[in-house]
Amino acid sequence: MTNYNSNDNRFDGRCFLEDVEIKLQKRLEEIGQSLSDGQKEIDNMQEYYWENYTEMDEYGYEDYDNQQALLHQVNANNEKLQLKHRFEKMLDAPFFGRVDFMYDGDDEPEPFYIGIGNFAEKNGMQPLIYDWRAPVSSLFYDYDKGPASYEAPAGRLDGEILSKWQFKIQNGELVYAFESDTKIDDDILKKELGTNSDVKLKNIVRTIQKEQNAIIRNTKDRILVIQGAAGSGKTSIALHRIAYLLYHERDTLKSSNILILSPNSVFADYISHILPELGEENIREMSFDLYAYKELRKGVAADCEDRYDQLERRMKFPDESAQNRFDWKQSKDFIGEIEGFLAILEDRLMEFKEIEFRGMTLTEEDLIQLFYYKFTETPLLKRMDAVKDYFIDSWETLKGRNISEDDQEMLQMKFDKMYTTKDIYTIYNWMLDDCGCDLLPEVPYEKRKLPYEDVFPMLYLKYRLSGGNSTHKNIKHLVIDEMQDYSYLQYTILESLFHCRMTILGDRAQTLDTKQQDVLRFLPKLLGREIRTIEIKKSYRNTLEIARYAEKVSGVSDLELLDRHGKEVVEKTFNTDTELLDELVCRLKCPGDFETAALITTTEEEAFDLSRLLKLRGINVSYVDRNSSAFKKGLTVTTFYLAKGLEFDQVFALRGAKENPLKNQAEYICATRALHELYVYEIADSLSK
Ligand SMILES: Nc1ncnc2c1ncn2[C@@H]1O[C@H](COP(=O)(O)OP(=O)(O)OP(=O)(O)O)[C@@H](O)[C@H]1O
Repeated sequence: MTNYNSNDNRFDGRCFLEDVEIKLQKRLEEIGQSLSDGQKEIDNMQEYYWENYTEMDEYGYEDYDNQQALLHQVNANNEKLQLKHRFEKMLDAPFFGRVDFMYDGDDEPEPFYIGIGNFAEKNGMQPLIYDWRAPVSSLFYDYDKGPASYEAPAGRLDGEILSKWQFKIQNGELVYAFESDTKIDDDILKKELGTNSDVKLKNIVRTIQKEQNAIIRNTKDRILVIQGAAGSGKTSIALHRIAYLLYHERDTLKSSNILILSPNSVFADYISHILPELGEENIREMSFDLYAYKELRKGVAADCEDRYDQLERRMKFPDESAQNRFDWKQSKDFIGEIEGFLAILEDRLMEFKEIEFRGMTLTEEDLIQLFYYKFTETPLLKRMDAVKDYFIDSWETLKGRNISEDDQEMLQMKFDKMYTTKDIYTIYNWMLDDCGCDLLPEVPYEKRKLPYEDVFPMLYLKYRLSGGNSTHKNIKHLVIDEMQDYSYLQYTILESLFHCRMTILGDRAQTLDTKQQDVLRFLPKLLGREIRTIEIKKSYRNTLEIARYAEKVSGVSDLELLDRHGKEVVEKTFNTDTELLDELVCRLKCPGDFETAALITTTEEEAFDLSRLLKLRGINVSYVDRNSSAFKKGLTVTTFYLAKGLEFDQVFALRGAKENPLKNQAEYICATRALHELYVYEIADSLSK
């Protein structure tokens, strides 16, 4: 290991830093000037337009040309603005690594400095700093000193790494520099992980590990599934992978082509700044539950039970038969039931009646012929529309005139009447009846509230009867986080909605289900052969003491843990709520150097009660529930299912009731949220009782 020493003349990082900062400043000034020139140009164009638009040619050519020129100038300015933001960020820390690489056949090594973005003195000149996503930068992540190679656009380039440096630069000042080998990578990694957590997930470009890098840079596999223990960096990797793909496929992939399915708004906010920090635009995020509720609100049911209500009910009133019914309704077997039902539905649903309209007739036989043979590919509830359109087309062609709007409406009604019902809710009830299940209440749309167990089966039925939603056609990459929390049925629906590349990640031990479902078993069959599964066993977040404790709770024991030490985990049982509060208040009044702490409970009621009681004792608390959209520094009080994916410096976990079927998962999730300190508390007489 070589530390930075200003007398060491082999090291020129500091001179290079000074030089780069001057050049960055200069480019920023140039960009600033060009931005203001561009803005003047935009203002002039707009002024010209407003002064002259009444005199522009009647066909709109001049108007069109003007709009195009304006759009072009606005886009150019946006690009410059993005560049400006990147260079401003780089001014703070222009680079974090350097590789001295000697190409085979050369006798001088070439130094490559690596940072969060490319930087050259002028456009088109050789970069002084390479983007961490550039091909040559893979040398930094994948190799130590010795023979190495990288894939350049023109093919593989071989050579030897003579030295590799890692830097920490803050506010433009060099904090440290190491000439590194693998061991030092570990030291720097531990240093990074030893720092306090933030309310936002950090970018890890300085310390991406080799196995993580292989996933980030994987462009071969259409569907990549990552199973990894808590804290193994899955979410970080997925987001860095998106940044990598946006950089490498910038001609064909835009941020608007990417969608993240995330569990809730707090998590969405937590991950929201990584991409902007890496110089990319933020990407869209959506909760699959909210999406389903929205889809069903279009004509099926006015309201749906929230997933978290179902979860809370399951924890408070464990009921095995209700759980088995829930599991069955989300399973492959239930899809089989729906398909079986659909196969014979037509006879029950349709009552064909002859149509006669101003000299043209469609007999029952004609209708049957069209319905069963001509439009067989059209979904059942849309098929009569296809027959109606066909009839109208034929009539208009024959008569040489159009059918009036009133007549079209009347015809629509006649064709619709051939369905016994078009109400998907009613049809779903027929199916429940056939399966011997309890029926949903027969009430009008406004009064319908779907139990959570029926939300996705109903959505499946809706799509099978009326066709899927095609608004996601522009999505070219789907990221699914917390993959273990999606059922077979949900994946089936996702597969029908998205025909794109996917990055799917999760941890089977963190399931919100009573049984661990191994999605890895059915995903390859469901999503096709172009799927690659990678398991990561190294965990980064927790100290060794916390990680060992979590291993004990989950029964997962084959993890590779980082040798970062901290305080032993404290386990304590209290006789009363008051004793617990006394202890919490005492600890929270001297929080140490930590930035974030969390009191994590099993149920919403416990979280709510404790946050209220702590507030009464003068503790500053932010209570996070399902409607929250972010968490703040300081103490957060929340449930384990909302804390999923997040991390805190210090965690106080409140063990749930013994009879809670999700007790173990809850404890594992709570424990693995803690970076530095973990306290596991239990009350003999639980608050929620
Ligand atoms: N290579 C790395 N360098 C520095 N920090 C890392 C690295 N990999 C992971 N981390 C850190 O480890 C922590 C866990 O990462 P992340 O949240 O991405 O893991 P995860 O597998 O999604 O966790 P969970 O399943 O528990 O939500 C974060 O603080 C992240 O910054």
